[in-house]
Amino acid sequence: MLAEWLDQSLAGEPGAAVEGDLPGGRYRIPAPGLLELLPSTPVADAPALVLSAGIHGNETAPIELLGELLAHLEAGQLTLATPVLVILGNLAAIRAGERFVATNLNRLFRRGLDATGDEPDRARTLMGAVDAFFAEHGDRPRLHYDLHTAIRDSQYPRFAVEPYAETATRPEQWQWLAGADIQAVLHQHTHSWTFSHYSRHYHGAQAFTLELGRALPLGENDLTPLAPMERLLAALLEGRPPATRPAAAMAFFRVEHELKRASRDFRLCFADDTPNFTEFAPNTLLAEDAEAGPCRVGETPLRVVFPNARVEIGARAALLVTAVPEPC
Ligand SMILES: O=C(O)CCC(=O)N[C@@H](CCC(=O)O)C(=O)O
Ligand SMILES: [Zn+2]
Repeated sequence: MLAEWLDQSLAGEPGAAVEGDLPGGRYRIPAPGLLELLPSTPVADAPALVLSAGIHGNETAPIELLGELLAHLEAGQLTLATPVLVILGNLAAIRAGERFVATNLNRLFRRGLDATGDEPDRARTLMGAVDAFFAEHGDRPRLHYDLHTAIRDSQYPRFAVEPYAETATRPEQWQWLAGADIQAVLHQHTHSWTFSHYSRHYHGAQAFTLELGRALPLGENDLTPLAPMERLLAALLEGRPPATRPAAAMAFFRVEHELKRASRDFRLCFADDTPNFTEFAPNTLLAEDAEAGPCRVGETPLRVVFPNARVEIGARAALLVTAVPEPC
């Protein structure tokens, strides 16, 4: 049934049953692309876990990864021990194989709350689902991994984006992520409208956007490099302590500046296929914009993450980041 939920969600077919049994618990399908898993014998203090994928429709490796975990649960190879909310984000965009249909869903979490359209509607549905899930399991710690893949290559193919928060991330998270072979962490410098920020800021969850390699079409992903991440998620589903490594196994970065596209006449001054985290020397011209003027590196070298000149006007065209010694 769980594998069918995934297939039916992707195919846009309504599932037959909205709730039922699974080995070790029950499942519920509150809305298309949402799946709640409830254990019959929950482990005390295991985090209530939100796992989301497909917030961008062309980022498919995490969808396949969740499919494997659901198949293992269904086959009884994993025993559910904590409540889990599995989310397929932008269903229409996943079906189209596009990042989004009309606008970027991952900029709509508590932004434009009155906006109309499929993506604003979906953001409201997802926020409602997370609100209800965390409220229902309010006695547990809260954890949300929002699983993505990046448009281009990266000097660190697997990295976490830590949304801005006034409170520090729990140290065990760094150890779990390092244990799952996450290679770098990027601390956001300010509040944002992303799904992981929503869970962190409004629900006090430990929450991250996890970039798990490059975006490829469904069926073309090599999940081998994600085996340690799959083991982390499996441990969490089973309420077991995950494998750990020292946080220092990862490189840490901080966003210094968000480069925004201000006008139609905007260009990035480096090759389109420049890998994430590429460093540029002081005074390098990074972008030209008819409205905002040129953007140059200052006195300290800067690395570029998520460069994209084709974003909507007013949206982020790149993050400019520097290395920091340790979690901050
Ligand atoms: O590869 C890219 O350029 C974009 C990858 C991506 O979708 N990244 C997320 C990061 C979200 C965050 O800042 O937490 C996004 O842009 O939504
Ligand atoms: Zn993404």
